[in-house]
Amino acid sequence: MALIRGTGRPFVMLSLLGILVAMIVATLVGLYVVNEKHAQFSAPGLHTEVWQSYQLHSETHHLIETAERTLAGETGPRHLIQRLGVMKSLLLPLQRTDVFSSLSEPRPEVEATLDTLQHLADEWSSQLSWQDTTAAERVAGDIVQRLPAVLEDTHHVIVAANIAVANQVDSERQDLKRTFRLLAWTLLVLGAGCIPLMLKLIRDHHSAKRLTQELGAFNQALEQRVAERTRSLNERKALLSTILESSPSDVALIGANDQRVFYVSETLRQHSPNPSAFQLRHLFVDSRQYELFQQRLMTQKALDNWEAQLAPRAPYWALLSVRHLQLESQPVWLIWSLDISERKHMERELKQLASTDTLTGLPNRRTFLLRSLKQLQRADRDGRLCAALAIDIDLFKRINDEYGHQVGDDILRKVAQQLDRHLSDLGIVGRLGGEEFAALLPDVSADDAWQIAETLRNAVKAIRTRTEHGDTLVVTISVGIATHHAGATLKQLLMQADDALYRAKTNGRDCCEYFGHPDTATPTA
Ligand SMILES: Nc1nc2c(ncn2[C@@H]2O[C@H](COP(=O)(O)OP(=O)(O)OP(=O)(O)O)[C@@H](O)[C@H]2O)c(=O)[nH]1
Repeated sequence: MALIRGTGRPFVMLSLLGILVAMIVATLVGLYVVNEKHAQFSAPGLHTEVWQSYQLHSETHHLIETAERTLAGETGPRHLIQRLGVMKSLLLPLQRTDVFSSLSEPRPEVEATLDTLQHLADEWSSQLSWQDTTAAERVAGDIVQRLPAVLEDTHHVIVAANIAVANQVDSERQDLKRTFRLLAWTLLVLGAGCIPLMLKLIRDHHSAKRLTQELGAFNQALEQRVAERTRSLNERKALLSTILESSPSDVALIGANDQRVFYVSETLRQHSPNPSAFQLRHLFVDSRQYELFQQRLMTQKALDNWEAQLAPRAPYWALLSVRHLQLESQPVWLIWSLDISERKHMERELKQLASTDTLTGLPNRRTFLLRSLKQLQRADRDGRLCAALAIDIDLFKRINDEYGHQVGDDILRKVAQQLDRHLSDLGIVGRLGGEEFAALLPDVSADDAWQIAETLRNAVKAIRTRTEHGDTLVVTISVGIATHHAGATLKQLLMQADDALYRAKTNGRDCCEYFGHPDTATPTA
């Protein structure tokens, strides 16, 4: 609005300037005219025609007197010549002046009188000489005779000069009046022209003032709004900080390229080796894992549930999720980090529980079979030997029946310890269920397997278990041995070992049997 109203302002200012210049010019012209007129009016000889005409009249009279005195012999030609000279000098300006043109109607008698006087003066002057008294008397007589008649006419010259000068002065006064009137009108018109422009300027000034006030009020309102917004933003910022700080997830907002840190949770910062100069790279325990993490972020827009070990000083497992954002026109990573150490621990425990036999601590049936399967595949691939042992505690039911399950459990643990001690380093050993155990031994030949089984059998037999009644129990085991042949399955291998175990049981227990040699059950190494 202010801009629209302000568009006429330069025009108004230019107009005012133009008028001002015109007024100055008009004033200067007026001053010039006044100065010129003043110079004209104060010029020497101005309007002296009246005086000259009086002088002419007076000189004419003097000339007559001088002529009379010459005739009376009181003076000579010298005085006549002087008087005629004076007359001629008075005649000349009166003849040359144009003052008589100012008369309202022509007065030819004036010009005629002046011409007559000029003619007579010239005539008389030509007849006179300084020493010629006779000529002087003759001229004096002529003057006395002819000049008095002209003397009367010089009165007309005086009257005409008076009227003419009065007319001329009046005309000049009128001229000056017209000039001043013109100047006054010019200044008046210019001054009048200024009025609407001044009014417009005053209006504009008032509008500008009002607009300035409105603008001031608007500014104030704006500042108030900005202050409110700032306060609200600060409150939101504080709220956001509280939310972030109390969130179960740690948060970091980091520049994707220059690694500039925009925000980082206090907890996460404290986990960094150098909290005052936080760097994501240093938060990772394994730098290679960080490189991998970064590569994934470069190629993916988002990353979810990335498990990483953080905080080199006190490592813990964290679940990282990342989103790509734009902040200050720069790509940034918004990273959430959730501490999953407890979950990891529980997972490990669950895994342990799921894979281990709780009573003996040995791998359970499922784990044993899984591991054995992999082992057998490796042996098949590499063409290596592999032996399987099926191990069973002899007459275990009787122990349970006679001494109770607790004693039975105790014996199971002790037997398992021996199995672990003698077989774990050689291969895989596990409890298949009840009092049945099995082992898969890679790179073990049939003879070696036999020796191992025998050693184990003796070790178990050496176990002494005291009952609450003070009895000492001795348990024995029977072992079935089978060796792997390329192409055979784990199931087949274990069945073969089981067959051998069955034979050991039927052969009286507390012994080892080898599958495939029913007649020579005990191989001679
Ligand atoms: N204490 C205890 N006994 C178990 C457990 N699992 C199985 N048993 C017992 O183990 C016994 C196995 O008995 P049988 O299969 O008849 O075998 P055995 O008595 O050892 O006889 P042979 O194998 O022929 O020497 C059963 O009485 C089961 O109740 C266990 O975890 N703890």
